[in-house]
Amino acid sequence: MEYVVTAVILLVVLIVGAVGLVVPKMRRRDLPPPPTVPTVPPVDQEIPPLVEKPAPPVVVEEPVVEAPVVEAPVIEKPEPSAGRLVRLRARLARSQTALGRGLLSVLSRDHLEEEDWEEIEESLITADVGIEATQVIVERLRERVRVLGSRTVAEVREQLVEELVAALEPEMDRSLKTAPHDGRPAVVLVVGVNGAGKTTTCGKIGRVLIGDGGTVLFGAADTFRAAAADQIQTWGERVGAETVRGPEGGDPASVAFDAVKRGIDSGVDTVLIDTAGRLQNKVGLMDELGKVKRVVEKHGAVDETLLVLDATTGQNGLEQARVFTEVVDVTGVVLTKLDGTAKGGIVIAVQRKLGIPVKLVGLGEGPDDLAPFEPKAFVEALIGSDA
Ligand SMILES: Nc1nc2c(ncn2[C@@H]2O[C@H](COP(=O)(O)OP(=O)(O)OP(=O)(O)O)[C@@H](O)[C@H]2O)c(=O)[nH]1
Repeated sequence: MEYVVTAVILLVVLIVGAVGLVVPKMRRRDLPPPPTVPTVPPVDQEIPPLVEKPAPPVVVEEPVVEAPVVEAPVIEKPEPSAGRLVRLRARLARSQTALGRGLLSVLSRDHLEEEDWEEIEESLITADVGIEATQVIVERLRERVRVLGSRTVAEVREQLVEELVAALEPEMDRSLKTAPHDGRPAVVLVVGVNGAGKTTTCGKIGRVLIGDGGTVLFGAADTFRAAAADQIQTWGERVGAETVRGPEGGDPASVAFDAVKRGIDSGVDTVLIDTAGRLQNKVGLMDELGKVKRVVEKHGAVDETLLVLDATTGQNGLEQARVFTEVVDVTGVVLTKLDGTAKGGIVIAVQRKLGIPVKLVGLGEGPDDLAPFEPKAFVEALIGSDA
């Protein structure tokens, strides 16, 4: 029995000892953190490479210097000039209100008394028709009204139109001599006081000629105003026409000569020469324009000399214009800025006083606001149809 008890005790001691040895070991094994389970990156996340690649060398990109885009200039093709006056008739609205409507309302009265005729005269004079022309027009109207007796508005309108057209001398030759001849271009001199719209008109005439199928070269002989040469050159570039210019303050006659020479060599139809009007006195004007003309005529006669007149300057402008007609042989008048005045009657006065036909009229600042002058269409626009 004793042996059994001893054996049991021994067994218990052995078991306790074994447990004592095993448990601490297990505890020690628990201490290190549990091995981490590698997390699977989400599908769209880039898996980092196992072996780190060396960073790619930094490439310094040279700035790309783009070659300048040279755009071909857009060459405009202006509309032909036929019918322009009719298309631009609304521009005469100021004159129409002052002259056309005023006259029609008086003329439509049942019995025209002396003061009515005076009123008619006054309207015409206010519209710059000029005293002489006014007297003729009123006289003729009085006679017709007396003979006709009772009148309708339509009849009166018709008579008024006829008298104004007659005062504009419709038989005058208003064609522009711009066609080439004898193997050389036609030469057109554009003259007038500064500010009248000379350079602008020169550019517009070029467009009219190109619109009608011709070719043009500009001569920038207004060397007094540097901007004038730039201005005319810009007009030329828009329609693909060449401009011959000289140094600022240079000799206008020499520029004009070179322009005609270049025009002959390049075979254009018309050479348009813009001149300067900045001349204090008649002697200076005579010297300069006379020289330009003489020098140009070494190539052949000048075909057309156009005098540019500002319609808004009225009767005063007419006096200045007369000086030009004494200096050069003016063949036609271009009356500008008719859109800005109620004095459209100046056309009649200009022709009467200068004895030179109005060939073109300026009706705005737009490039194609220049129309060949047609007396009937002009008067129709001036009188209007809704009075
Ligand atoms: N409303 C209107 N303005 C016009 C017309 N014609 C020209 N002009 C304007 O008149 C101004 C003077 O025109 P320019 O052509 O520079 O005058 P210029 O006679 O050449 O003047 P200089 O070169 O100084 O001798 C400009 O602002 C034009 O746009 C027209 O028919 N109607």
